[in-house]
Amino acid sequence: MKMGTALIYDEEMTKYKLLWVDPVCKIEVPERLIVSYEALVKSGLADRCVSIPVREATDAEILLAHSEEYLEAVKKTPFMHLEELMTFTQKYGDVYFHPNIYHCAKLAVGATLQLVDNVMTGKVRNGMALVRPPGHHSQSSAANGFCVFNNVAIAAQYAKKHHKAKRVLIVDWDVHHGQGVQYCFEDDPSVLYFSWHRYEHQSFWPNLRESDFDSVGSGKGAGFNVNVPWNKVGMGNSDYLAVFFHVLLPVAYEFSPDLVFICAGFDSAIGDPEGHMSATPDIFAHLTHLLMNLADGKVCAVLEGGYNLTSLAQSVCQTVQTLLGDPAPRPAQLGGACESALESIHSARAIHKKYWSCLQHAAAPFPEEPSSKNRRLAQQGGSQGPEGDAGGDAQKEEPEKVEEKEEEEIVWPEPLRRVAPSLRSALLLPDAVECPDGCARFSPAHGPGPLERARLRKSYLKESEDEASVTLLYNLTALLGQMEKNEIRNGLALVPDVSMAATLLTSASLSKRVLLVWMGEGPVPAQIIEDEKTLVVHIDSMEPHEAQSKYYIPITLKKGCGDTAGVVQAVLGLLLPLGYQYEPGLVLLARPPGCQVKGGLWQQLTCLLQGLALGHTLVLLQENETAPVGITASGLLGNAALSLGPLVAPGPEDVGSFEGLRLRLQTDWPLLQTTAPEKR
Ligand SMILES: NCCCNCCCCCS
Ligand SMILES: [Zn+2]
Repeated sequence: MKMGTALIYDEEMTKYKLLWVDPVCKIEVPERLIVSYEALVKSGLADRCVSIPVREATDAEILLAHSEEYLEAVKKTPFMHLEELMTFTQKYGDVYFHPNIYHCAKLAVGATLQLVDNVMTGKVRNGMALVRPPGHHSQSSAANGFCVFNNVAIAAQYAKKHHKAKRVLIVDWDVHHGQGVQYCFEDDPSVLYFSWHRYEHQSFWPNLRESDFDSVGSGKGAGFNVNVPWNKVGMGNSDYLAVFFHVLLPVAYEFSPDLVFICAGFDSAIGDPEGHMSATPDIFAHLTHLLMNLADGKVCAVLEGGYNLTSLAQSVCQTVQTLLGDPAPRPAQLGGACESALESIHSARAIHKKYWSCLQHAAAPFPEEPSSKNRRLAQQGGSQGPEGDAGGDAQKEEPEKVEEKEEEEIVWPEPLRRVAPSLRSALLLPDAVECPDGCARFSPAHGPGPLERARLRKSYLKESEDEASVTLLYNLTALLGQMEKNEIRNGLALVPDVSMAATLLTSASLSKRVLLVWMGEGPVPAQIIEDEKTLVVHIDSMEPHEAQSKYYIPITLKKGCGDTAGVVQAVLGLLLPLGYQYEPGLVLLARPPGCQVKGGLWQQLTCLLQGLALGHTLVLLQENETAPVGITASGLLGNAALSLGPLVAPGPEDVGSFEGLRLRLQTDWPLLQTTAPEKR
């Protein structure tokens, strides 16, 4: 499996800047690239990447997304003097030109294409292009929003044309709507464009009607454009994760791309003068992690915006460190999405329910009047929608600010260092079972003493059990101990009795919270269910034996864990939100005998769960079922799970039971929410 993360950067792209006074453009400075690259060097991350040189894009490549007349016009700018540059700039919005910007814009496109070449030919697994000028606002015949050529749009066309990419996903987490990308792929079903963006009912730049959630693409492209507008500022980590779990990821897994681009703008991070959001830099580690098992891990992150030099540099490092496979940080204490975000999530899911089977039965009916429409009508003095419109926040909103307040200093904690244990994956296997390469067979420093043996035997074994069973239990607790001391990142154990091993580990764990994911036939040992510090999520076909409680959550699938589409939607929409909110110190993934989860999905699950508990995942397999050992080890080693292929619709009755579960649980677990609480 391909490893390696490319980093593409050249300081030539810092050699242009604003040559006159323009309060809108003054934030787009060369230091954006300098501080980002320096942070990568200082943190040692740059050295761990594969350094790939930039190149200039050719005319033909630029023409993949731009008109000839536009390219010809831009070609003239290197020879212009100041007045001519200013006049030329006037033709476009919120952008500036410079004698060297055409050269840098060609390098920004070329850098992105170099990244695509290296990822698509398997020289590296993934990578990041640190470029400026950014690209996602530029259009076929127009520069806009600091952008000259649309780096990612060109690269997506290039990947289709030269690398036979069939389905390309573009995730635009920049705080502005990348309208240039939306326009480019409006009617193209082979490119799924997702963007969230500050919108404030069309009152925020670029103030476009087509940035709202009801722009879904047109013609054959209907459904392949997903907009999530932020109608308030201050969106935080919980809002971002909720959009990933309940909008982007279900659709992305159903789309099953063979290449993923991230329009990695970091003006959506705290402290940014444009975004005014509250999400902290470490959230980009989780957003990146959650995308890394799509497209067999082929992820190309391309820098877009980001104007607070501190949060920009921290966010770039968080992203690259995750691309390199380092353990994810602890997510800052998560709650549910705020009411405004829930409205946006609800609207996006509702408008897309007819295009995506994962939303077919899930998305609640459309709110009576989309709040944005009401607000627009109000602003244009049109008639109000029905009394107390769905917007909810309409009557509460303070009058539009006349101008931005003086920027007060916003501070946030520096992201914690993310230390990768020296040993990544330790396997506890019977001697007869060979250890997959890349892993280490676990053997504790010393064996159990007589007292230890007696205790283990008394607590967990019947008298008859032989010494080998005692040794195995002891080794399990030793492996757990080394994981919880962060000497080992994750592990796998083949055990004679998954229930007994899970019982031992949950009681022996020093973590304040343990997440146990039980994939298949129960019963889950009562001792575990009653254990206050363990959250059990049990996915199975059987009606649960135990009553559901806050810490025992049975998810029923009519066709059982063999139903890949059903399991994927249960994992994305229920298990992951629960896990992120619970914030466990340890994740146990139990595969009881007869588990039906198919190989590729099992690896997806093994990989996705590593976003929790600093990657401390311990997988329990049934001794006589050695088939999953290889793929489990591969996932634990950080190899991207193979793509599942396009997913069919989950069964309506399953989705019905998921929604019922969501409604019952969301008071205790608000990150499960997908709709705003009913208006009183
Ligand atoms: N404060 C509103 C003016 C926005 N000016 C353009 C911003 C372009 C961002 C590119 S990511
Ligand atoms: Zn932006």
